[in-house]
Parts: sequence; structure tokens; C-alpha cells
Amino acid sequence: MSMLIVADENIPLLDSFFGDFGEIRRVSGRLMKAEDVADADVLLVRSVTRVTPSLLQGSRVKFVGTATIGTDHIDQAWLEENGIAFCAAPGCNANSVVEYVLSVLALYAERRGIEDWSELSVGIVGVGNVGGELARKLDRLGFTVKLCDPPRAEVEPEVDFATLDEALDCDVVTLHTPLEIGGAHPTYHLLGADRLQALRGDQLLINTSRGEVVDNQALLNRLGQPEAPVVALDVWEQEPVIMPELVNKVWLATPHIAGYSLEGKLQGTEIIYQAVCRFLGFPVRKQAGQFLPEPALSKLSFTSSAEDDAAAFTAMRCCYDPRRDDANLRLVMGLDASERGAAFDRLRKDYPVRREFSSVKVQLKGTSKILRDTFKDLGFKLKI
Ligand SMILES: NC(=O)C1=CN([C@@H]2O[C@H](COP(=O)(O)OP(=O)(O)OC[C@H]3O[C@@H](n4cnc5c(N)ncnc54)[C@H](O)[C@@H]3O)[C@@H](O)[C@H]2O)C=CC1
Ligand SMILES: O=C(O)C(=O)[C@H](O)COP(=O)(O)O
Repeated sequence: MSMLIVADENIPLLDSFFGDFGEIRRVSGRLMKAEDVADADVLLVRSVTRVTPSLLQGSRVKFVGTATIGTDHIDQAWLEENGIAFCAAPGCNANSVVEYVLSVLALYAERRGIEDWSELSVGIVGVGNVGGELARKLDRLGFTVKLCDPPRAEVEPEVDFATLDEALDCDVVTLHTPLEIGGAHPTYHLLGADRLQALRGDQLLINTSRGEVVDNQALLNRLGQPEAPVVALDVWEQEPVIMPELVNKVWLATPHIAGYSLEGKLQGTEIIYQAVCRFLGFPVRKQAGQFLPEPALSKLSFTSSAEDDAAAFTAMRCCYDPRRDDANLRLVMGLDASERGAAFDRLRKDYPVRREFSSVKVQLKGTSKILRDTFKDLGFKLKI
């Protein structure tokens, strides 16, 4: 059997996972058009392709997969009405986003001169795969965590959920909801002018969900006022053409790469590969793990002189330092307006290999039990 798979060129390992199924046509996800997909049997996308009737009407496509957690770019109701199978990649890069947030938290604690970062209270808005895993890690690390998830609160009365106002009162507020324009719990501009106004100068706001969950113009206005919160944004309204003024005003600005660990990306491909296998009735023969290269950094060693949080922060920064992504995005904002969108996308397309904490073995000689537990809770492998 031979089939045509049209795929976003930025999905890694297309040949390794899908090469046996038929021909693969690689297309720029941002520029994908109806004529690119008209003769395809299978369409594989990332978050930048809007999968709507105008892309698929009249095509041969019978299966759509997105190698992402978010699905706001997919008209799922239309796919269902038209008998087109669909799969996303839930949880694929959740740990990558969690490590991004932890890395931002560590930088923030240093910026504020906070000796024990677990003294910070953290409000998590949206407690699914990402928010839930973040909550588990923070809880083990000793943070006070408030969980806000009204859709879950409705069906899980036994869990102690906070209101949005309670979550927004924490030292750190981090957003992990899907983008929902309508429905019972919309998240479009969930943080608008009023809620942004209520945030204080001693708070940190992190958004790694979707840009539209925060009203960017209202945020820009708020950041021009006294007592403005410190802000870390990974996602932006109108990507890739984002507001340079907003980049200028936020503390950390990254180009939608929170989920871009190599593990997260490969798991995204693996999950849609498994779904294509199920759809076609083929056995699953490949796994993301078999394609993970040896990490460039494989071992770290700390001695009895290591101080608890400082040592953990050093290890985290060795794996991932968000300030590098921030610096690159700021450089792009210095370009001519007509070049910025393409340059934003290039930062994402050419993203350097970033490995998760679990790829590093940490050796601890004579260090405290607290430090050992911290490394374990962060997800590092301990070398005994
Ligand atoms: N920046 C990046 O690189 C990445 C961003 N994302 C974004 O993160 C989002 C969350 O990912 P997951 O946790 O895996 O999704 P998920 O679907 O597992 O969890 C989302 C949670 O948000 C809750 N929720 C929905 N509406 C809400 C509201 N109005 N207020 C509070 N909670 C609400 C849901 O009940 C659910 O528990 C994705 O939809 C995607 O948009 C995901 C991966 C990477
Ligand atoms: O998984 C998601 O949802 C994300 O936001 C992805 O990390 C975004 O990556 P691209 O699909 O835009 O490459």
C-alpha cells in the first residue's frame, strides 16, 4: 500500500517514524495551503497550521495528527462531521514546560535574592498534564501551591481547588489552560485589564499556555504603571508577529519554546505515529527513546561544599537557561518590522538541542539529604 503523508517540515524524525507508510511531502507549517494537502491521505501538523474547512475541503485526507498538546488550531467538530480521524499528542512535552517553569522560578528567586525558593506560593491556573505535573513537583519541593481549574472542580469536589482570585493572589501565577474561545470556561483574555490591574509588583506572572489567554495590549498598559508584576512570557498574541513593545517591558521573553526539549518533541512524533499505526491497523514498531542521542552533558558532580538551592540552580541552568532564549528573541525584535515574524519562526525552527533534567546523572558526595531529595524531585537521575 502506498499513501501520501503531508507533514509540517518541523516535525522531527518524519522518515524514521513514517517512512515505511509511503511518500512524505514536507511543507512549511505556517504556509501550508489547500493545494499542498489536496492529494494527501494523512496530514501531520504542528501548532502553526490552522486545520479548517478551507485547508481540507475536497481533499483526500482521512487522518489528521498534530504533534502538539494544544488543539486550538484544529477545527475538531468539522473533522468529526466529515469522518476524518484526529489525534493530538497530549502530555508529549508537558515535562519540558514544567522544566521551563522551574527554570524561570529559579532565576526569579535569584533575582529577588530569595534564599529559599520554596517560600514562594505558586498559583497554577489549569491543572491538567502540565499544571498537574508542575504541582506534583512543586509540592514535593515544599512550595505552597494553589490549584485553579474550574472544569475539574465541577467534577472533582473531593479536591481542594482554589478560585481564580485566590490563585492570582500567590507570589507566582503560572497559566496552563488550553485556549478556549467559547464554552462554559472560556480562557480567551482570561487575564484582561481588571485582573492584570490587581496583580502587584511583588508577583511573578508566567504564561506558557497560549498568547491569547492574556490580553497583550492590557498587559502592556499594566507594565507601564507603578507596582507592575514581573512577567515571563513564552507565548504571545498574534505569533509570529508579536508586539516588540511588550517584549521590551517583560522580564523574560521567549519564542514559544517552553515545550521544545528534544524529549518533548520526539514524544510528540511518537504519539502521532502510534495513532497512525492504530488508524491503519499496523503494529507499533518504533519508540521515541530509540532515537534519543547521547546527551552532550551527561554528568554533574557536587561535593560537601555545595549549598542546597544554589547547587540545584546550577544544575538546572547547565541543562537549560531561559535567558539564552530571551536574549535571542530580543535580538530579533531589533530587526526591521517586516523581518521579525520570519525571524521569530526561525528561532523555533533552528532551536538548539535542549535535553531534560532526566538526561543528566548527578553525583553527590557528602551533600545533605535535602539536596539529594531536591535533585530527585526536580527529575535528575542520581548517581549513587
Ligand atoms: N508553550 C509551549 O511550548 C506549550 C504550551 N502548551 C499549552 O499548554 C496548554 C495546557 O497543556 P496541558 O496541561 O497538557 O493541557 P490539559 O488539557 O492536560 O490541561 C488543561 C487544564 O486546563 C483546565 N482548564 C480549562 N479551562 C480552564 C479555565 N477557564 N480556568 C482554569 N483551568 C481551565 C482543564 O480543565 C484542564 O485540566 C495546552 O493547551 C497548550 O495550549 C502545551 C505544550 C507546550
Ligand atoms: O504542544 C503544544 O501545544 C505547543 O505549544 C508546542 O510546543 C508548540 O510547538 P509548535 O507546534 O508550534 O512547534
